[in-house]
Amino acid sequence: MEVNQAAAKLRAQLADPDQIIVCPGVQDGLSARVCLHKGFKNLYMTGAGTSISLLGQPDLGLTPVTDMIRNASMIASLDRSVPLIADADTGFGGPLMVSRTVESYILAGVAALHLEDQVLTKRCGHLGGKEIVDIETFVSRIRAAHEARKRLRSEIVLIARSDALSATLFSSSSPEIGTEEEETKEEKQERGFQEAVKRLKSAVQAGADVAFFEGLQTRDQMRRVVGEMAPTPCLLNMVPGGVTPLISAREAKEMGFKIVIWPCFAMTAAYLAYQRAADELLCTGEIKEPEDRRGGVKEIFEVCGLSECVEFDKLVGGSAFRNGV
Ligand SMILES: C[C@](O)(C(=O)O)[C@H](CC(=O)O)C(=O)O
Repeated sequence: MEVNQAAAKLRAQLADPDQIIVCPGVQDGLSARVCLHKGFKNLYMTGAGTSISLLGQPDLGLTPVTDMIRNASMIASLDRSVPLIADADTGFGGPLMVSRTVESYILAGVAALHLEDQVLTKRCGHLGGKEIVDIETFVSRIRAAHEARKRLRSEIVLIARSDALSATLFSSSSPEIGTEEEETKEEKQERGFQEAVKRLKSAVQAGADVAFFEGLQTRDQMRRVVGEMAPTPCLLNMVPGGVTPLISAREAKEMGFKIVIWPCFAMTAAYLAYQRAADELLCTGEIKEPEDRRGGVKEIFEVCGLSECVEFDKLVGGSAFRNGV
């Protein structure tokens, strides 16, 4: 498959009324390889996981755009027939920078990316105290992305994300402070919900294909956002320990979502496995081979393409592996 056909494939998946696109979050080569090996039909490159695995830092907007591009490019290259949806945070700057970011993601073979309305010093959507840019700035990010896509004649899917609901909940005041009575929590929720929907609708008018309402807090809000945004397809973000109730892909599909991402899927699995293995080595001074002998180095290399590498070398007349591996 050619580098840029993954976007067309994702568009066909989006157009299929029977399908919900389920994306495990991956942050590095191994997590992507395992998911590909298991047969997932789509992958999601998590910005949080990229920050954690490349920098050892939390999701606070610390990853330089070049690291994000390099990671997305590597993951997209592992199997070009599996469309990759990638986190592009805020786009990493003003409209010119957003356009360069989008061009780079396109050239990397990414099938879809999401751009959000947080300020540049962004943070994980499920942390408190977020701040957002004004709606004009957000829409100009989306417009810049759309222009970049047109310029490269690319079909890359643009996903607009709004963090307005939780940003509103954490903001200290209503816009009419002094003139109105203190808002109740429910009124704030409703104002934040409406603001996010307004932003997502404006983003769709500016060229976005999919709506990503970040930080949904109830099942009722989930259903509402799908209804409000129709016919624009909606993405659901499932973050264990976050603010959104966790539901299955089947329930998400019944609610009308078209994409569901599990960004922390690989990062949590890796974290817990590292913890267990670290405890074992620290406490006993050794790592016992499991009885079924799974997880050996050759098995891991195999999942990461060992045989394909050997075959390729042979096919083109190389001799590096003439004595086997
Ligand atoms: C989707 C997300 O942007 C990501 O980086 O994967 C994060 C997930 C997370 O930090 O747990 C987000 O929801 O902001």
